[in-house]
Amino acid sequence: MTPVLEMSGVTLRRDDNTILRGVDWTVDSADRWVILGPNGAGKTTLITLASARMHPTEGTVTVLGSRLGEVDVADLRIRVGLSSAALADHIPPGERVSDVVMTAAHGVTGRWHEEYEGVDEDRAGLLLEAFGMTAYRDRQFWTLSEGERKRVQIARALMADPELLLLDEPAAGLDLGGREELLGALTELAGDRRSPAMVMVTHHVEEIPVDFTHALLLRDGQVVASGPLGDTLTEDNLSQTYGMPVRVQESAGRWTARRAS
Ligand SMILES: Nc1ncnc2c1ncn2[C@@H]1O[C@H](COP(=O)(O)OP(=O)(O)OP(=O)(O)O)[C@@H](O)[C@H]1O
Repeated sequence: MTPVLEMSGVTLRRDDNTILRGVDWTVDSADRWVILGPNGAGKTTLITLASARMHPTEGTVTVLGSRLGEVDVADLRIRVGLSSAALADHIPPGERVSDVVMTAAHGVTGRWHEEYEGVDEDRAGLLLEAFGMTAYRDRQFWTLSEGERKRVQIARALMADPELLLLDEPAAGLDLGGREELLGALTELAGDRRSPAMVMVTHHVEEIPVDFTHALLLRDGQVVASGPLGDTLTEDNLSQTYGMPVRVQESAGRWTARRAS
């Protein structure tokens, strides 16, 4: 299998703060990873590095075969699909939903003077359909509910047919029905062999889609454990990650966790 992402000895510092320390991590093309860890563990920072939007202070990050610092990251960023709150903040509020998706073809977040072709319109339409958002295509992005926005953001992340798909808390803020619908769509995506490698950050093991294959647990910027999902999501590893005794259960590919009494 071909690695789409390789991190070796990655440390990231900002001012006096060491956000990531000595991270080693490899994502292969067929992998579907979940990243878990407490608030401030460094999950979003790890995703930001993986999307070529930041450079490590020490160590190497290789995205789709190109080592950061040695390549034009603008080209690389288009090949990596990213859905994150930070990116959504850059979407002009009045942007049409279909344009929110389509503009990803040029790696921009607001329609300006770029040239789009019929094939771009068609792809954006198909992606909106796949996420049940066809009826919303002409709405302004800001008028959507949180759950609707999340679906549009994932459709957007897939627009440029990425080789690596990064989803930062895609189910945050969704109600039970919205979460389950989104997980259904992500499960379908994860189970499709044509889909890109996937990495999803979440706070809750309940949000891990069926068919995800690997997990990376982060605490204070350091990897507590990483590897195949079943081997990694153990009570010992989760207890160490969250600093409290955790009871975890798996049933038919879905996970639940709570504090052990
Ligand atoms: N530019 C920065 N300068 C200084 N510290 C930063 C910077 N960006 C992030 N941090 C700090 O790095 C740590 C990790 O942040 P990050 O957003 O990666 O964590 P996270 O695991 O995604 O957290 P959460 O679950 O709360 O979203 C936090 O303590 C944060 O305050």
